[in-house]
Amino acid sequence: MRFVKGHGTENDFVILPDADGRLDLGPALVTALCDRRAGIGADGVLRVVRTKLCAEVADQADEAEWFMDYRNADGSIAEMCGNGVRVFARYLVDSGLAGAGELAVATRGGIKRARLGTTGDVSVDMGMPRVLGVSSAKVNGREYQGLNVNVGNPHLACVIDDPIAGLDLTREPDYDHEVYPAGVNVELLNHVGDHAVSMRVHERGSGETRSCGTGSVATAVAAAHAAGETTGTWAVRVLGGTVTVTLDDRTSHLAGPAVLVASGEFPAVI
Ligand SMILES: N[C@@H](CCC[C@H](N)C(=O)O)C(=O)O
Repeated sequence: MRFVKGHGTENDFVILPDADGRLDLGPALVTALCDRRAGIGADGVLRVVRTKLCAEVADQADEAEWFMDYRNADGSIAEMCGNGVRVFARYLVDSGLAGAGELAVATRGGIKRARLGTTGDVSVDMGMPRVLGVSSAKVNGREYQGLNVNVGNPHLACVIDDPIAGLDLTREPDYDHEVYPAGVNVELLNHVGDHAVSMRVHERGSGETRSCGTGSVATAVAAAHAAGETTGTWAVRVLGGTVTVTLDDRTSHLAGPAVLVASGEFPAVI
């Protein structure tokens, strides 16, 4: 099985080219690929398949030739992955499956439009994040309040005073299962400057990761809310670098580096 490895601010992915939809991508294969000792190692898998071959997104086929079939490292399926879309777009262009300029990607969270910049950055229109209320999570015995933000997938973004550098995110935060019956991605953020925040994230299905694109959008929404703003541009510093999130009245944009670092063959049978 051919694979390509890529990352967006160190949120890393195994990319599986599967144009004709022949691959049986079950949880066992995903966890084997993402295993950092016995496999390739990644936070998730991006299967690259023709949209028209996938019933769940076939209605997007007229606008987007390629479907980003995203899986978390534990094999679970998620609706959206912001860094994943950016790396997916980089792969489509670099492999000749799409031309430069704006390109549409089908996702379970609807069509996302990405654009490659001239400096290696990829920016994606993430749609309008939805603020659904407030909730809380317990991390290291401390309860943190945050905003319940849906960016296609569920987030709890908490602006906190405790320094995020001191948090232990090796365990999943305790969260309200009634608010988040399908699980949640939890972001913890500190203000570090004017329209600049630092963020750490515990991702549903992947554990702590070094960046999260949808989580960065939720983070910007929470930072804006705390400042009494609804629009503007935020620098979101994550463990793997910095991404930029712009919020306007209609939508949100996520921009940052997206790179391919390796390719090879993985044994087909697990
Ligand atoms: N890292 C991704 C989000 C991946 C999905 C998430 N773990 C979930 O289950 O919702 C991103 O960059 O957005």
